[in-house]
Amino acid sequence: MAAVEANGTLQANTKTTTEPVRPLANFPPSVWGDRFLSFSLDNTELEGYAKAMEEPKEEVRRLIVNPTMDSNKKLSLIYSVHRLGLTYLFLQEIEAQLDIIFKAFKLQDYDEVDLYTTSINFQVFRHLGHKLPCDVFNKFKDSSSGTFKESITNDVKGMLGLYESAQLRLRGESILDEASAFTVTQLKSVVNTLEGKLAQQVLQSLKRPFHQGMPMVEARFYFSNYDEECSTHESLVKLAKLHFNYLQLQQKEELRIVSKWWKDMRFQETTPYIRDRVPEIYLWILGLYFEPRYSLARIIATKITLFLVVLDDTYDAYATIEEIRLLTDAINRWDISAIEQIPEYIRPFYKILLDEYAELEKQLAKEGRAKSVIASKEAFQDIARGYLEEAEWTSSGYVASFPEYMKNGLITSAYNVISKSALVGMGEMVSEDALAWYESHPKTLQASELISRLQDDVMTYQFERERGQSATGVDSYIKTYGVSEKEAIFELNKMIENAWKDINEGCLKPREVSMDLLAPILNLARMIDVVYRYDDGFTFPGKTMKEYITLLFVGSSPM
Ligand SMILES: CC(C)=CCC/C(C)=C/CC/C(C)=C/COP(=O)(O)OP(=O)(O)O
Ligand SMILES: [Mg+2]
Ligand SMILES: [Mg+2]
Ligand SMILES: [Mg+2]
Repeated sequence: MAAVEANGTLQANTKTTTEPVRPLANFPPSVWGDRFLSFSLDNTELEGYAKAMEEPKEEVRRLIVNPTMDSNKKLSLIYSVHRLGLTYLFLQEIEAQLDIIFKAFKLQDYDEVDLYTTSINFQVFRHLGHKLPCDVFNKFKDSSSGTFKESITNDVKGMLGLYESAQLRLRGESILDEASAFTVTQLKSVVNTLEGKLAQQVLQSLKRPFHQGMPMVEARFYFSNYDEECSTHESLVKLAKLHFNYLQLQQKEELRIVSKWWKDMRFQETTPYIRDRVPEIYLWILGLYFEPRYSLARIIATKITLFLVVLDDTYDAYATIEEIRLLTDAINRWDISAIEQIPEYIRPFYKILLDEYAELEKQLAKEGRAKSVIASKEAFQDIARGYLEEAEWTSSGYVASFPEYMKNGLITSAYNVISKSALVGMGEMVSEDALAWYESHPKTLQASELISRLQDDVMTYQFERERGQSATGVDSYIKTYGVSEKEAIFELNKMIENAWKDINEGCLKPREVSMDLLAPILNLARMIDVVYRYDDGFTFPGKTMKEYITLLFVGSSPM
């Protein structure tokens, strides 16, 4: 009597049942081991930093509201506050000051203002939601040739400011499209002649502009590379140091908690074929929001995103198509009795998944906000269906048309489920309206999904193609439009650039929801740049992610 395997294929009733062929990836192991488990939080030290912050915080607040300070100097102070990640401590004061200065804006006021100051003002207004017109840069173009004036190329600080300003551009702001290309070329041509901090500043911005960076890390870079600007105000330097030390302790404790949870869940034993990337996923979620009040939210979102890694690697790098069909059906049923129908190796994952969500739903129900957990769970079921669709395409050798691929690809970008999971622990600001806005699949979220999907594809399609994984956006684009691989990648990168403009637009006032609810979406797009600008930085996390994890969690010396 032949034994019917869980995956439905008939096996001869022999002593050794033959294992099905699996698309194993042999992912590189974790570079971190258990090092983050040994941290122990000293609450007295944490409270000590919080207490010590009070005085310099009041001093910086006084500076921000100081009515006698010249508006350009005030904008420059607010710029440093913002780049140091301190805006959230002074949001009301900063917004009040910017409203006053922005209301008084007249284009001719900028006639005599230099490029550097103009770019600082432009960045502050755009980052904080005011659409300062890009016309403020017109005077730096040569009216006859229509190109940027040669004379500004010697002003490296000005060029750097124009480069950072260009990252905030919207669709239709062609002067900033030109400025982006112009400043990259110019800055690359001079960077090796620069010295000291200006060289550091240009090198870092060319590696990754501030706007596409990870706020927590960008704040550390700004503190090191712009110490001259920061030390204009002693209290700002003092506050920034204490703030970093406070956050570092809190984040190392969070990383310990999620690392211990992961180890206790024994995923590395039950599903050894997956990427073991706990610090990397925690860094990813930290990128969404680093404010102390989101500590619980980070722990919840990290756990759910780790579930996604198990799911994605199971579908892409281990399960047979029959097993994937059974697991997807079980996830859709979301009932522990379905555990009988899925293969042995994935049953622990399934039980932990259901238990974790049940616990979350119970906890949030106490605050009357279980709906955010349901939204996350439904998005999780949605992505399992999306991953199944890809697996069916792979197993039948079908290459979807690009529109068909993208319809499914926005789902498999995982940014819908991650952004909704990020809401779960954010507290009462996640109102019914806020959740309804997320459920309406807004343009800003779609743009972040597109960036995730397409930038990942552009950077991972070769490695995935080698393993016979489903056709990616690159393959679909080539097939649908009959172009070369190079042209397809060029077009996909243009779509990514336009998606960034949609995100920039979505963050300008009047906003559909508060910036607190937009920030996770903006920062998810930023984390794609951090992980995938140069390579597949998640599967092979030895460069940027390793550098950032070391900077934030390994360097133990307080500032
Ligand atoms: C798609 C994407 C960048 C998602 C980012 C959000 C996120 C951390 C999802 C969890 C699963 C994962 C790490 C996918 C990226 O790797 P992959 O290249 O194996 O993803 P793929 O199988 O969807 O191509
Ligand atoms: Mg994958
Ligand atoms: Mg996948
Ligand atoms: Mg991929």
